[in-house]
Amino acid sequence: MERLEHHASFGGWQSVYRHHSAVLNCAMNVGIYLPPQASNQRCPVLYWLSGLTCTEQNAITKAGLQQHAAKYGLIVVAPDTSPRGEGIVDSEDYDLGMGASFYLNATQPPWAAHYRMYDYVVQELPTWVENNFPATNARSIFGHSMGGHGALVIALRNPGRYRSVSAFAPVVAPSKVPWGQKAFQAYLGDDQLSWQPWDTCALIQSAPERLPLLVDYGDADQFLTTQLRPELLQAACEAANHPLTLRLQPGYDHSYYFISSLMGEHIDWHGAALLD
Ligand SMILES: N[C@@H](CCC(=O)N[C@@H](CS)C(=O)NCC(=O)O)C(=O)O
Repeated sequence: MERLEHHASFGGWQSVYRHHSAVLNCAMNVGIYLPPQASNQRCPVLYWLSGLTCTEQNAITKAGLQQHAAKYGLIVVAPDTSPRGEGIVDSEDYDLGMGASFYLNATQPPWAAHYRMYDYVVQELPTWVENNFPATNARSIFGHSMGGHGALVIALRNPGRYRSVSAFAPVVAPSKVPWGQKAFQAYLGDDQLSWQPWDTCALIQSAPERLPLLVDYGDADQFLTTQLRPELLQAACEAANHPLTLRLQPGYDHSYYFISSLMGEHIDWHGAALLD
């Protein structure tokens, strides 16, 4: 592995590493925030998943997460959002291919060879983090938009693996909205039954663990009614009696201004679970 960046931040260190991913069959950039506490003890790990068009840079430069992670002594891991680089298939569209992995394991050509972000985030990345940094095996996960979808799906599919989960403006019913339908058709094929294990609202119905969800949306989010559909999450959670804190935050749009404004509250949520 190679360290590409290293910056002092709130008493700790914000770095970017590049390592080889065997699962994705390419090099991956990963943002790693080590809080001040990591200089003399092992710390729990909070995984962040960004949205469409993002790399590891968006969260580490714009989410304002470091000050809050430093307060609780949390390592924050922010990987790139898809396989990337020469030899990786892409599309000309911003919502398919690089920067648009949807955090699933693709089954369809030409995507299946590299687009396996689910296995990368759930298995390979934590193993790499826990072997190379002063991390405990206490983990939580959160994300934004496509990354909020990734965080919710990953937590729901892996009972016991995450202490807490939260999301900013997540896509919660990808099978029913244009971003998700386009990506799932390409990555998973036409059979919509194969989409269900990647759809938060579908997973909620039979979740083996009722891990509480914290979910924020801005009421001025330009994607709210077309792509995000929070009312579908609310209905799915009500039907399954799944614990949900769903908030519509007045004035906020879909941007990192929204994320950074609520970041402290989300890290309070994860800090409480991880330091329990
Ligand atoms: N480019 C797309 C939207 C892409 C977008 O809003 N991406 C969000 C995540 S879904 C993001 O975080 N963009 C990067 C940023 O704001 O730093 C469009 O204009 O329709």
